[in-house]
Amino acid sequence: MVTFVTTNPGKVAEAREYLDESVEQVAFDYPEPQAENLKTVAAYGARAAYDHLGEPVVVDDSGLTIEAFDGFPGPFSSYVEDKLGIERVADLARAEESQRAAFRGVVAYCDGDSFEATPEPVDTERRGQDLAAEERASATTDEQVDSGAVPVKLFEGVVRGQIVEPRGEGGFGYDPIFEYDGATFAEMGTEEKNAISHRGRALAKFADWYGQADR
Ligand SMILES: O=P(O)(O)OP(=O)(O)OP(=O)(O)OC[C@H]1O[C@@H](n2cnc3c(O)ncnc32)[C@H](O)[C@@H]1O
Repeated sequence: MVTFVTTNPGKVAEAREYLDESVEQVAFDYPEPQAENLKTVAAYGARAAYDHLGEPVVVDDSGLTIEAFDGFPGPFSSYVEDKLGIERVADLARAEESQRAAFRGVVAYCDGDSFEATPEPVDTERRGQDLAAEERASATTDEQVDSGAVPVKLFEGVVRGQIVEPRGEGGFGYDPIFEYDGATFAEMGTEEKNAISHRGRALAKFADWYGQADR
């Protein structure tokens, strides 16, 4: 059983579809530091959730980065979705020369133990070369961050696409305005989205490690 700490039921639905294990949602709104780096936010979130619940936890911190806006809204995606709404984000992006964007997600696991560091190759899928340098800068996709006294294990996923006018009824958040290979994420089923999405990729790495770690 995996305890997924999130207020977002969309994230849980995707984790359930993906992981064989049963996934229980705990809707604890853990404090998120104001940081530009998703890994930092996820690591501190996992640590805070673990401290609060006293049991092994998984959290997911994710966001949409729009190339023409130098990666904005990124870690502020939730706030921007709330205040501006996805239609206005799409309008702003569509006024730019490039509509290239990426979803990035970090799944973080904390159970109070230390972990062996097992570096993995960078996710090599590229759908927009300009973001490649930024990705190289955060080269490892599986690492541990020392968030306070307890290390947190991190799994990262990225998917590149473009911003379009809203289409589709499925998914959540920015899904209707994020297009990958001709379809928006909101036009895909959960399984189809998981096969390519940032979260699916991060969860795949987590599931591999978690299965082997036999925790
Ligand atoms: O922090 P928790 O409680 O998990 O829930 P949250 O929805 O606030 O999650 P984040 O802080 O990670 O913010 C992520 C933002 O990015 C959006 N987002 C993340 N993954 C997405 C996905 O797969 N499809 C569409 N939007 C996504 C989501 O709607 C939020 O606006």
